[in-house]
Amino acid sequence: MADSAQAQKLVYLVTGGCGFLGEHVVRMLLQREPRLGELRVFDRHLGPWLEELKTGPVRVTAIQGDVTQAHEVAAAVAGAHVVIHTAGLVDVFGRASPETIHEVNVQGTRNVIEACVQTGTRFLVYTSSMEVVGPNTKGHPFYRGNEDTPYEAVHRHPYPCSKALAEWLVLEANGRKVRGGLPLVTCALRPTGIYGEGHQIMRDFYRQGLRLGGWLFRAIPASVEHGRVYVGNVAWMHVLAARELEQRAALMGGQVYFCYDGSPYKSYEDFNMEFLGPCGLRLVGARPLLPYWLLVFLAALNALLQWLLRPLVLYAPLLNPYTLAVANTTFTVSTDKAQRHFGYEPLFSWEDSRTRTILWVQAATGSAQ
Ligand SMILES: NC(=O)c1ccc[n+]([C@@H]2O[C@H](COP(=O)([O-])OP(=O)(O)OC[C@H]3O[C@@H](n4cnc5c(N)ncnc54)[C@H](O)[C@@H]3O)[C@@H](O)[C@H]2O)c1
Ligand SMILES: CC(C)CCC[C@@H](C)[C@H]1CC[C@H]2[C@@H]3[C@H](O)C=C4C[C@@H](O)CC[C@]4(C)[C@H]3CC[C@]12C
Repeated sequence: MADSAQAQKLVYLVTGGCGFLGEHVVRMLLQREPRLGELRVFDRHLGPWLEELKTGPVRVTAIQGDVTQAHEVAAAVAGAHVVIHTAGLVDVFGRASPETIHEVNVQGTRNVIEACVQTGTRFLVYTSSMEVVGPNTKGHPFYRGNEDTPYEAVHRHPYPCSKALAEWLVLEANGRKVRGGLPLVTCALRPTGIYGEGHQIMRDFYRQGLRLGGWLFRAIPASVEHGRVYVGNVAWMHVLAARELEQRAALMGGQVYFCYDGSPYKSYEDFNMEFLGPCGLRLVGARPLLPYWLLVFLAALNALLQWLLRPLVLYAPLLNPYTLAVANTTFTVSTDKAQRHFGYEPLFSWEDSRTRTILWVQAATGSAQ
């Protein structure tokens, strides 16, 4: 990747490449990374859409594997120049056990780092999360903060705990000597709530609204800002960060970057209505229809039911004490660190992001009705 070898073709590996974000990263690399020679897509569940990519000019290698299996990860990483590690178990609903979340998110990340060190891969971009910072369990607002804004990060839920630990492992590994003696260069990207084509929770809200005759009922005050970022821009930020890591190793190595774009600051529900409104849904109430104490009670009841029913059936509703706290605590970012460090500018405007997402909701739900 030195100047003299500008034309060198590179091997990229994307873990979790068949997930919501991973698919966008894979497609973005194919569209926007001119030095891409081979693209390895590693995931526990491979998507059928990968087949169509195999007919293009870049070699696309689909690898079914599990990040918790060190030997599978090492085999996939061997010979790769760059790893984008986006695989993770995203679970804030209590579907998976805390042990499984830790195993995938923390041990899986450890396996990726060790594979880079052992096989000589030098560049690693990790998909972290805003939840590494917050919202914290005390409900402190993080209002349009940046990477240096002081905030009391307190993690109790297994998912943010696992993301925080994994991010720390990645940053700490920056500078470790990889096979061949050169230093590993790492950075972590922290998306806020990602939306866009493929966002399952958005689709779930749409279906729920349809079941309720086209109405959704406000639960969270409109004044609570929740950070959101378009999936295409998150993918683009990954591609740029991976591309620039070598040339800007001293600046970017060991750094964290929030993922941001021009998406407006709104509450979680008002933001969703930007897409669900044009699809025919209406959000009822200028204020929450239920008092907050009742939501807290219902969330606690859901948690209790989940615990009681666990031996019999998996009960994992959207509302639980943790999701209520996240939705009900202002957490938004305002930063230009990625722009200053590696020239990131959003590829998609807010209007584009909105239109693409609306079209996806319409198409995805149209076929599912
Ligand atoms: N969705 C969001 O709003 C959001 C926000 C911030 C950060 N993130 C992070 O972005 C990453 C991708 O999230 P997503 O929303 O696309 O989730 P996703 O569930 O759609 O994608 C995760 C992918 O990882 C794969 N995977 C899970 N366990 C694996 C294992 N053991 N081995 C190999 N592959 C495995 C899954 O099969 C899936 O394809 C995650 O690391 C997540 O923590 C997501
Ligand atoms: C209280 C109810 C009415 C609404 C419940 C909404 C709830 C399911 C939503 C609200 C906020 C969402 C999280 C947020 O966008 C950011 C992330 C970070 C990411 O790393 C994983 C996904 C997650 C936790 C979103 C999950 C769904 C949440 C909690």
